[in-house]
Amino acid sequence: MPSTYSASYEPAKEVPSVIELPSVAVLGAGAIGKSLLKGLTKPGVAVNGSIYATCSSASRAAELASLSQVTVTAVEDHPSVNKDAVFESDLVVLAVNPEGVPALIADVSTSFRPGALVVSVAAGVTLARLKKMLPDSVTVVRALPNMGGEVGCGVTGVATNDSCTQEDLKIASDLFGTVGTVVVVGDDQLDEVSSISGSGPGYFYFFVEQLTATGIELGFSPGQARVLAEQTFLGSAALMQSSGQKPEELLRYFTSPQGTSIKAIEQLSAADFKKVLLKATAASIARAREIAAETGE
Ligand SMILES: NC(=O)C1=CN([C@@H]2O[C@H](COP(=O)(O)OP(=O)(O)OC[C@H]3O[C@@H](n4cnc5c(N)ncnc54)[C@H](O)[C@@H]3O)[C@@H](O)[C@H]2O)C=CC1
Ligand SMILES: O=C(O)[C@@H]1CCC=N1
Repeated sequence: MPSTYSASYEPAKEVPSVIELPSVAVLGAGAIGKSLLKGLTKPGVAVNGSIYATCSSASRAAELASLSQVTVTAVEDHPSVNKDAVFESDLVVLAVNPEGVPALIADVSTSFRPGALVVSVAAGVTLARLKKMLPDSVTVVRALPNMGGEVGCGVTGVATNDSCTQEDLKIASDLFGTVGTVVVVGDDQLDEVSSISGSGPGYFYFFVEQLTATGIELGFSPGQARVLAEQTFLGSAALMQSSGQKPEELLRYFTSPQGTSIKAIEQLSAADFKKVLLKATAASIARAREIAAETGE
């Protein structure tokens, strides 16, 4: 990756008023695809041309029909819709599940506009593999977003390869900048990004669920335990954001040496919580490597 690329990219600060993007096709409007469509149709985002979205079923297309400015079509209704959308677009987002990527690219490969930018969000499908499957006339970027994008608070790792220009990186960064913050990483780091921020929302919900279950064991009703746990996590995240302080600073500030919290934190530390997280992320990374093998790395 050229050394001139910044380590992180924050379009919200660098582009004060309008993020401009070219005509776009989101192939596979599931959870991630829909969050990107919400970003693309926000005020302050100008797409110079059409926004196409495709999905498998007519029922999913009906669910997305209320997205203004977006033409959503199901493969079930129009089998050629992926090809048609690609033909009309300068930016193509591959947002189907990893195992569907090879067949999708095979289906649309003759329809790309020369110079089109293809962005894949598929976990585990490597840039090298994508490049091999795609025609030489297009450029490919790989990204690993997360579900925070649904509420405009996502974080996405973006990686390019040698054939990408600064302009390609800017377009990809602006695309994910519509739904949150972007971190530019090496193309060998995306499985690790996936294990931290891609899967991170799952870890968070797991912690909330576990603290709720603990509250129930301590004698609270399920409703009470849920409010106590959920509101605690929401309040703590909001405080970290509004104060701008680091988690370790907040931890020190709110954990008095003679108090109760420190006793609980000592137990978490003694259980080697970091080791647990290392094992969890290692398992996520291993699965991404398996997906790479399954999709023909
Ligand atoms: N969900 C997450 O938190 C993250 C997901 N990803 C990646 O994003 C991709 C999508 O994930 P999700 O949105 O969670 O999955 P999803 O299952 O919600 O969405 C995939 C969508 O693609 C549609 N689809 C399948 N084949 C199609 C075809 N040939 N043409 C058009 N549409 C087709 C499906 O009907 C479905 O609606 C995956 O590759 C995943 O690895 C990456 C980072 C985070
Ligand atoms: O669970 C998954 O496979 C996707 C990719 C990263 C987060 N969610």
